Amino acid sequence: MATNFKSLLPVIDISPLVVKCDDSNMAEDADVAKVVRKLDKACRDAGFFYVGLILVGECGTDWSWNIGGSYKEGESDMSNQFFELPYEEKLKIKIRPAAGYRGYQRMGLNLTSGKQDMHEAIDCYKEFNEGKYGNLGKVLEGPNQWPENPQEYKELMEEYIKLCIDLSRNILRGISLALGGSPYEFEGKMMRDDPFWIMRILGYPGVNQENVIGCGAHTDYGLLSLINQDDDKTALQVRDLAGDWTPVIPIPGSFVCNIGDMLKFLSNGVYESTLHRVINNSPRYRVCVGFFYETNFNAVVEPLDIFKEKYPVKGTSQVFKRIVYGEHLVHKLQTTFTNLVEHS
Ligand SMILES: NC(=[NH2+])NCCC[C@H](N)C(=O)O
Ligand SMILES: O=C(O)CCC(=O)C(=O)O
Ligand SMILES: [Fe+2]
Repeated sequence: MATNFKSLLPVIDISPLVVKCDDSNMAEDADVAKVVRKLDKACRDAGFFYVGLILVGECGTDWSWNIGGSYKEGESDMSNQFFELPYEEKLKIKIRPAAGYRGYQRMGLNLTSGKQDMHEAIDCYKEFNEGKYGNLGKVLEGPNQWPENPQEYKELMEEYIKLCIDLSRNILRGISLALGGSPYEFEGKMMRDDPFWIMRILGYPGVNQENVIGCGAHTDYGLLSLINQDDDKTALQVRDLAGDWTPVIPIPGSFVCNIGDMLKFLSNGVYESTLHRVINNSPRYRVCVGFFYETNFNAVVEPLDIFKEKYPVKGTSQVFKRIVYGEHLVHKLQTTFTNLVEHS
C-alpha cells in the first residue's frame, strides 16, 4: 500500500485477521496480535483508522480485491453516472417514508443538528420481511430502490455489500480481541446474529466557496463504518482528542473505518464513536459510499458484562442506559428527515 500519504490516522493492514478468520485461537498468532494492538491504539485515540488488506485470504469470500478497489473499478463510475442524471430521473426512486426511507434524497434534504447538508444520496438498508420488527421496524419496511440505469448497478452494489459485511465482521473480531474479549463478543449471542446494515451512496457538489457543509458533525449509529471515498479529494474530517478537525486524506486502496455508537455502548465507553463531518472544498463533485455495519435491528444494547468487569466505570459520567438499536436508528431518521414527512 502507498505510504507516501501523510495522514495523522493509522493505517492498519488487517490481512492477518482475514487469514485467521476461522481460527478460534487466532489471538495466539503473532501477526494477529500485532494487528490487535494497533486496533486498540487506533480505537482509543481517534476512533478512526484506515484499513488495508494485502493478502488474499479465504473466508468463504473472494478476497482477491484490494479493499475498496473493486468498487472503484466499476461501481464508482455508476454512482457518478447516477448523480449526473437529470433531477426528474433521480426522483423516480425518491426517498419516502412510505418506501421505508429508502431511495434517492435531493441535495439539502438531510439535516444534521437541524441544518441542511449539502449532499444528495441513495440510502439503502438491509431488507427484511414485513412485520419482522413490529411497529418499530415498519418505518423501514420496503425494498431498496435502484435506478433502472445503469442496469448492473444494483447487482454490483449487492456484491459490494456482501464483501463489506464480511470485512466488518473480521475487523470486529480484531476489535473484540483488542478490548480483551474473545474474538466473538460482537456476534452470536446477545442478539447480534442477524446484523442490520445501512449503505449510503453519497454525492457532494463541487464548490467555489469555502466551508460549505456537506455533512454536519455527527457520530455514526451502529458498530462499525467503512467509508470508501474518492482518491483525489480530501473532504472528510475527524475531531481528534484535542478537539481539532483532522482531514482524512484519501489513501487509494484503503477503506476508512470508524466506530459507531453501538460499539461505544457495548465496550462500556472504552472506545468512543468519534464526531466527524464532511466539507468538500474541491470544485469537483465528490462521491463516497458509506457502509454501516450494525447490531441486530432489535438488539438491546448495553455494556457487555465482560467489559464492565475489565473496565469499571469511573464516576457517573460513563453510565450507559440500555437502548434498542432500532429505536436509536428510527430516532435518528426522524431528526434527519423532518422535511420529508411534510412533503410526501
Ligand atoms: N446514516 C448516517 N450515518 N447519516 C449521516 C448523516 C448524519 C445525519 N444527518 C445525522 O444527523 O445523524
Ligand atoms: O462522505 C464521507 O466521507 C462520510 C459520510 C458520513 O460520515 C456518513 O454518511 O455518515
Ligand atoms: Fe458518518
